[in-house]
Amino acid sequence: MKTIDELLSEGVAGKRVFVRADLNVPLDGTRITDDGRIRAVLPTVKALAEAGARVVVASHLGRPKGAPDPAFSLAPAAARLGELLGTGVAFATDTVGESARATVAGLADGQIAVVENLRFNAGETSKDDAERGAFADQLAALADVYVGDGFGAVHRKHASVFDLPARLPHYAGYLIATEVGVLKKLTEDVKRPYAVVLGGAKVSDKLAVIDQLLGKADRLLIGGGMVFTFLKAKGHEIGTSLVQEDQLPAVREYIERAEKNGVELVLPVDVVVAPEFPDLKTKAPGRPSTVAADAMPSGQMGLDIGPESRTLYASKIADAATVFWNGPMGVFEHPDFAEGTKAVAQALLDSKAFTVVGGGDSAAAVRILGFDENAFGHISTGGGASLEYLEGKTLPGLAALED
Ligand SMILES: Nc1ncnc2c1ncn2[C@@H]1O[C@H](COP(=O)(O)OP(=O)(O)O)[C@@H](O)[C@H]1O
Ligand SMILES: O=C(OP(=O)(O)O)[C@H](O)COP(=O)(O)O
Repeated sequence: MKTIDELLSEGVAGKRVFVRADLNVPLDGTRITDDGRIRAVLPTVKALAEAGARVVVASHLGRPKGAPDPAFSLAPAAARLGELLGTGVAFATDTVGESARATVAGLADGQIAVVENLRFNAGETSKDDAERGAFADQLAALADVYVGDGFGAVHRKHASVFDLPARLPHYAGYLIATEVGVLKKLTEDVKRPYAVVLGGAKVSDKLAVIDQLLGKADRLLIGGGMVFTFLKAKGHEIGTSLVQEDQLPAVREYIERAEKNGVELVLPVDVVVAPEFPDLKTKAPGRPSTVAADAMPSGQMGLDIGPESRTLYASKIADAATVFWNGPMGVFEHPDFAEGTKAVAQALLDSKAFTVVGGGDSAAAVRILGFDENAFGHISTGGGASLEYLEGKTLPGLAALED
């Protein structure tokens, strides 16, 4: 894999460099609640601009449905990038259309533009190679060189991640190089006991990862929205909680295999429930109550792990030598459901383990809840990406950067 340093030594002055970043930041309306992913790409963008490149930054944000949707505009992220760089950043109101072409054509050496959300175009995420390829051709027309630095999206076989680098000379940016460096060590020489803590809301993606983790981790602690598919698989009531019905048979098999392989599969013993999903905007009282995990009332939704579970999880983290954590333990954005996530973050800090926290929301949670991000071993910008890397999978966005 060629790195950006090689590109810089070859010279980039006057070249249009396409930087595929992951600026998928959490938003409250148009307010960015955590800008960690924007800060993470600054070294790459700065180095290119200082070397005289005409920098075109592109990213997805959220999961719009292949067409423009103002709620998912990258404009706030572009503005924040400009603030952090202390320079003007141009913004194109489309991704490959007239606005993008004119904005890129207007760049002088050393200037930076951000184009609108890649996922406003159906070709970006299409499963059809030709459709993705056609969109990649349009992206390629905007640039001379490709720099991959959106680590959080390297597990996606998307046009800007996988197809575009095949069309341009390609290099890995500083963020990808750093992320891969740390995670590689975890796959090659992991100190045991190795505990993996899994939570969050992208349940279908993450349940699939457990298949491989059962052969790698010594302990698997389950929290967040994942919990309820496990509880249901064990025959318990889960009320209106998140559930992945189609994966119930797979989860039953995981439970059996964990026992057979001697992997400790830790599930909550109590959960915090509420009548409905909380209002994250007003933060109106969430009406939480704590119930035993095997006695959830039918009309209620599970939104956090309970106090006994927090103590249990902390004890399983305390004597681990390596801990990888992806996915908040509950709906941490609301104070009534943040305690489980806080407890796990604190347990990581209290343990002597090498700790890696991965994922846009997990990293944001750590910072928003007031923890010192430098106190963790590594904070990865990618959740699904780091999990799939640790699984040993070939990630499309990394494979595409190979020579
Ligand atoms: N029990 C739950 N029910 C619904 N959503 C949940 C639950 N627990 C956590 N979440 C949500 O999961 C989201 C983060 O999930 P995810 O995107 O998978 O994490 P990451 O970005 O760290 O990989 C948060 O917005 C949080 O509110
Ligand atoms: O937020 C992301 O992943 P993560 O939640 O696994 O950290 C990335 O930006 C990828 O987004 P996606 O899961 O919508 O493809």
